[in-house]
Amino acid sequence: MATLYSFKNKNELSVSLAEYVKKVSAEAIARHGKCMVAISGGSLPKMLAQELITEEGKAAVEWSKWEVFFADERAVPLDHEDSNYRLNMEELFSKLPMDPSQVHPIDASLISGEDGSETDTTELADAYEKVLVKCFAPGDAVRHPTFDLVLLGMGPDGHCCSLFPGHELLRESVAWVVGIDDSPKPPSKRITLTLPIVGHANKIAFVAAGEGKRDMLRRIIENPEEGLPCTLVNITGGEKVSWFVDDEASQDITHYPIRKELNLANI
Ligand SMILES: O=C(O)[C@H](O)[C@@H](O)[C@H](O)[C@H](O)COP(=O)(O)O
Repeated sequence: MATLYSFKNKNELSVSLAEYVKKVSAEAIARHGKCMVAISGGSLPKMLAQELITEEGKAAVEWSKWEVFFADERAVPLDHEDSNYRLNMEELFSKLPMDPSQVHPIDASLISGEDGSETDTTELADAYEKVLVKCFAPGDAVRHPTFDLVLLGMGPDGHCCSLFPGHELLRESVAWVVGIDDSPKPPSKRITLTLPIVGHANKIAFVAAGEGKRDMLRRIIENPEEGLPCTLVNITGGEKVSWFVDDEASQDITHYPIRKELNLANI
């Protein structure tokens, strides 16, 4: 069962999220010498940056051991305003002691049309899957990449990565990365990790704050029968999943245990 942490405000949420990231990173590096991370876009990079780009945050994590991939990405040029790569670099990774080569973007040469709207998303997804194969499983030795940490936001419709409610891609069980041409949230062309790959990670963290997330968060946590994408990750990932939310977002949750403090021993 996923753990739900709710903090007084966004500031306290960010402080605990940073503690969590530090611990997960240290454990991964102790286990296999690096920390393989998948990250989304939205408000998440800023929430991470608050504590992690400080002098203390820079020193508390072995950033040189991180390899960063995108849980989802829009089919746009890397410098486009919609690019999750651009957002994450600007908000977070360019401010950390990391080499840019540690952050793995989509293959920009496959973006077609000025705004990416002519892109073949299957080709883009396949190319990104090859990047994962190369980084995770030299020689195709493993069936699934196991991310040490997947960091996700929660969309107002209950989507995560670019897995949208009711979409057929939720049933994908073979591919690691898939293309989507009809995303209800613009831009319509994207690529995304699939549900089994997200659920296979060692740790999965969701971040959601503010009143605007209140009703959807309640439905995700308390109405699993709706089968919303975030709920499916909760079910697939089970106890490996932690939710970092603020009290504004969790206010309507009455039938699920809410923890008010991060317990690092339980992670
Ligand atoms: O590319 C995307 O659309 C994002 O990766 C998406 O999955 C995001 O994480 C959620 O929509 C939450 O976004 P907010 O945190 O901004 O609400």
